[in-house]
Amino acid sequence: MRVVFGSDHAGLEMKQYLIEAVKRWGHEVEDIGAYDSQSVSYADYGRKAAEVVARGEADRAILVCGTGLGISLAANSVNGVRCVVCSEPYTAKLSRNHNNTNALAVGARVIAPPLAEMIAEIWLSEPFEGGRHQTRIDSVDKMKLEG
Ligand SMILES: O=C(CO)[C@H](O)[C@H](O)[C@H](O)COP(=O)(O)O
Repeated sequence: MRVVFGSDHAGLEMKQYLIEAVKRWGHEVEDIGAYDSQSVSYADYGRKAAEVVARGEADRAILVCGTGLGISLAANSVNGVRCVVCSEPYTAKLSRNHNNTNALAVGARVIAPPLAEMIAEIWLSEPFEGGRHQTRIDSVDKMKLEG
């Protein structure tokens, strides 16, 4: 899978940690920044990474900021991107099975790196179940397009 990573300054270290894990699992990785600890807005990086997914240049995005929240809001502003904020594996699994999420956000100030790694591993491996869940996703995607 091709996985694009983005973070703000608060998520920088955890992003590096997750990039190494995702590479070890055999995925192709792209990092769109931030690249240093200078204070920046999560909005720019969440949006940019989500646009990479929306253009089909990556299959998934993994995003990190302090809480995961700001960067997920930015990612969810992009049509075709469904981003979930996760602090535990159950939501990560169900977000794939039922919501077909294509972006995952975690909070570097909320959970420890090994837990974020476990969440990312489950999230990258769980399938979408389709069926009734596809119908529901389609209706949300339509709402987003209609504004
Ligand atoms: O978006 C956030 C809050 O939902 C993130 O936690 C940001 O990383 C955070 O707001 C950055 O805060 P800072 O005080 O500018 O480091």
